[in-house]
Amino acid sequence: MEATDIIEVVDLEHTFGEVEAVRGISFAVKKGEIFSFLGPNGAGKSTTINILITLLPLQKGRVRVAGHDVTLEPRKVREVIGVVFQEEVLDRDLTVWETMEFHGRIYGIPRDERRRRIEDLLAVVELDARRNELTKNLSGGMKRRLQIARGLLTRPEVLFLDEPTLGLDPQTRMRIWDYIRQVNEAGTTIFMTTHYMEEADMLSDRISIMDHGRIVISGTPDELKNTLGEDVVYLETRDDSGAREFLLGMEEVRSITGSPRGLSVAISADGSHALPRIIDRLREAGIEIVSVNLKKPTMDDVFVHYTGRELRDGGG
Ligand SMILES: Nc1ncnc2c1ncn2[C@@H]1O[C@H](COP(=O)(O)OP(=O)(O)OP(=O)(O)O)[C@@H](O)[C@H]1O
Repeated sequence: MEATDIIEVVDLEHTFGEVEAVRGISFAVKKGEIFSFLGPNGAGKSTTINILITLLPLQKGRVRVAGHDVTLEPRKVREVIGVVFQEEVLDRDLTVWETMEFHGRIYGIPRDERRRRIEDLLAVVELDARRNELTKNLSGGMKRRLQIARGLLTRPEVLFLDEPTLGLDPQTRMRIWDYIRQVNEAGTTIFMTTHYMEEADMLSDRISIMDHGRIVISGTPDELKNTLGEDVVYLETRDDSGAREFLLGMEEVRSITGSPRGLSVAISADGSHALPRIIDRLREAGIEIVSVNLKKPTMDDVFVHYTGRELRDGGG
C-alpha cells in the first residue's frame, strides 16, 4: 500500500451464516480522490462499506481508514469520516439550522466554531435562506443538500456518500454533482456508491465494480471503457462495398462488418479523431455518405459487460 492511500482494504472476507457476502477483496482509495463503488444489488457493497465505517465488525482481512485500523481504532476511524446514507434520515421537526446545530453538538464542536462552519456549509449548499425552515417542508433535493452539509460539519477526511442523487431530477442532480466536486476540491476524499452509471463516469477519478462478493474490475472511467475495445462508426453510403474497400486500407480501422442498414467500422484508436479522416477518405473516393454515427463504449456497457446485468434505478 502507498503512503497516499487513505483507504486500504486487504483480503477482506465477510459471511452471514452460509452467505459469503464478501469473498476476499483488496483495493485502495487515494487521498483526494472521488472513488465510486459499483455493483448489482447483493454484490456485497453495503457489507464492505459497513465494515469501512465501523458499523459491522471485521471478520477477516485488514481495513485501514486514514491510517487507522477499523478493528483496533474504530473511534479514530469514526472521527475522520462523514457519512451520508439513505437511512440517515433528517428529523422532520427540526429546522435546517437546528439539524446542523444538533449534529455539531453531538460531535462536540465548540459553539463559535460550530456556528462558523454551519454558516459556511449552508452557503455552500445554498440553504442559508432556508435556515429556519422545518426539514419536512424541504424538497427532495434540498434534503439531500442538507444531509451532505451535515455530513461535512465534522470536516471529515473521507465522506461516504450512498446514492447521492437517487430519485432527484436532472437539474438537482447536476447541482449535487457540483457540490461533490467542490467538497472534493477543498480536500475531502469521496467514497460513493451509485446506480447511475453516467454519474460514476462524470464524477469519479477511479471506479471499482463488485459482483458476487468479488471486485471484477477497477480503474479510471476511461480505462474501464477502453477495456471494452474499440469505438464503432456506423456508416451508410451510396456504395457500401466500395466504402468498405477504401476504409480497410486505413491504419485505424480494425474491422468492418456489414448489415442491411450500413457498415459498422471498428476503430482501433479514438473514434472522434478517426471519424473526420474516414469522411475525408470517402469524399476523396467520390463515395456519398448518407449518415454517420460514432458510438463510444459507455459506463453502462462496462457495467453490463462485467456483471452481465443491468442496474435498475432504485434497485430491488
Ligand atoms: N445482515 C445480513 N444477514 C444475512 N445476509 C445478509 C445480511 N446483509 C447482507 N446479506 C447478504 O449478503 C449479500 C451481500 O449484500 P450487500 O447488502 O452487501 O450487497 P449490496 O451490493 O450492498 O447490494 P445493494 O445494492 O442491494 O445494497 C447478499 O446476498 C445479502 O443478501
